[in-house]
Amino acid sequence: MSTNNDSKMEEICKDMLEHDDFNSSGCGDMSFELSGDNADDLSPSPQTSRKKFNRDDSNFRTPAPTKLSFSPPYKRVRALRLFDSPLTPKTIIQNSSGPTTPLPRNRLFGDKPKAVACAYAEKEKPAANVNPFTPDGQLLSKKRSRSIRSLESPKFIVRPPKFELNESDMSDQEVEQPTKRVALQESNIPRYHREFLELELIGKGQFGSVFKCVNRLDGCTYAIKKSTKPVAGSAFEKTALNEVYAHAVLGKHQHVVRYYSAWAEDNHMIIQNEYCNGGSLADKIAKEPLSAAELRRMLLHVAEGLRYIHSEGLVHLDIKPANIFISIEKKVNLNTADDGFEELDSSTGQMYEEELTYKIGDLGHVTSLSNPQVEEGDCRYLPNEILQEDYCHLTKADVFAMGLSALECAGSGPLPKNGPQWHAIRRGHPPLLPQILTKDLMELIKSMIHPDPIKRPSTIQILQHRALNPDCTKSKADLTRELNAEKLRNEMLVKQLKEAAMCIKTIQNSSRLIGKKVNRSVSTTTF
Ligand SMILES: Nc1ncnc2c1ncn2[C@@H]1O[C@H](COP(=O)(O)OP(=O)(O)OP(=O)(O)O)[C@@H](O)[C@H]1O
Ligand SMILES: [Mg+2]
Repeated sequence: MSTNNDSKMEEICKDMLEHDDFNSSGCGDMSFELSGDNADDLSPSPQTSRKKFNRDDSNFRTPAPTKLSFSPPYKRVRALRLFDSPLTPKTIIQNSSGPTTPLPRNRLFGDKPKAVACAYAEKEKPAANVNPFTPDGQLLSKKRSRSIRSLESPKFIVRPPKFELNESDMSDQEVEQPTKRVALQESNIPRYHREFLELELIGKGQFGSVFKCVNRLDGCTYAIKKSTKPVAGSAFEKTALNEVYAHAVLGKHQHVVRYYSAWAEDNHMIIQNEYCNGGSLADKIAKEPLSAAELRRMLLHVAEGLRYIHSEGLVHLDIKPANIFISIEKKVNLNTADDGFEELDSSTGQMYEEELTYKIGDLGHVTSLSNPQVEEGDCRYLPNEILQEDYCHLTKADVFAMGLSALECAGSGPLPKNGPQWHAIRRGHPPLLPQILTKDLMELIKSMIHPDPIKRPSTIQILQHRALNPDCTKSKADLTRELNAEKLRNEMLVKQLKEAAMCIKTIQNSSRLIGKKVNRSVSTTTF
């Protein structure tokens, strides 16, 4: 069966090579990396995951044999992306009929057609990666994995031994990172000690160590994450780059840790991020659980951050208190009513309030919804469906992890990594809490860890939930109290404004009196 199909494939490929359109397509035609006008004709296949395709087989549309012989074949070949993969019709035939001479490859230019690579080299323009999380990158990754899958589909029987892929021609990296153009090893830059003054180690994770550093030039503090192991050229290179790609795309939201730059140094990956001065949520709850009010704030902020990530077509897949960071800002409190939350700043003598902002960090597991490459996050926060490799509702996996994080923040204690308790939680039985949360809040959190992902709320539904909108549930007395406080604050500001105006007037009058004795021209401006 395989031999039959192999010879069929040879025939098709020979037919393609002999065809005028194909042979005469110049190098210009070969630079089609991002153009995919014809790709959809052939193999629109379901979303992929690196582990398993958990999709209905009926969704797999492989080309019908009759379609294989339509003319001209160039269009079809282009749709297969055979030009930019090592499996061109030519190499397939060469591989099948004897020893081959591998095409010269240049890592910096990745898998660009040779002519295009030469054009780049002539202009001395180094190649750049295509971020797989940008719209263009998502399209490219999706189409590349489609064409690779279509090559692997039984219709084409591109299988060993006859069409065996040469390891150097078709590495895992190329299959999984079609957007990668620059090898980390070739972009090592010694920046860390030149540009930053290392202050202290602020955290350590599986991937790397995070240092608090001051930039020598701008004087600002940053969190710099260095991979523990050298990643360039290793299996971890993809993970390291993934985090950089995700940060670069998601780095502009108030509830996602901001990204500044990334580089490779000593073959280690280094990422310069916003420094969150309140540390991680895990460190905070290790001291004491969050109050109900603080829990609400945390849920609002993290749901905002997740809503943004999901709206960009991405999922985090490693939400947990250790990956949520806190930024603390001191805000001067003009409200005179002492509710016990303010503190006195001894240097300024002013009352201030601390405002906490929760931010989602550690984007190492981020993947796109359109072409998911799922690397499971921490098993304590993992929903059952991900363990079963069902990736149909990935955004709800983030919601589940957020629900369990909320329970941990409310004082549930450490969550189980496995065993009967692990399963009980995934059957919808949350762990016991030392504090009583309002019915609404508990209902919301329970819905977030519902065993059925479809029944879990979306981030928008979470944000609109009455438990997180205390304004809707405030009593008339609460609202009157708040109104009076605002009135008082307003009166104080009006008084301060009047005093300032008086002060300016007095200064102007006294300078006019002094100026009378001096014989010089005076220009005045009226506002
Ligand atoms: N931007 C930041 N501001 C403040 N602290 C940070 C920041 N980034 C990381 N940290 C600290 O460093 C720890 C490890 O960081 P991070 O989670 O990014 O590393 P990791 O190696 O990817 O972790 P993991 O084991 O989850 O894969 C965090 O839990 C936190 O305490
Ligand atoms: Mg982490």
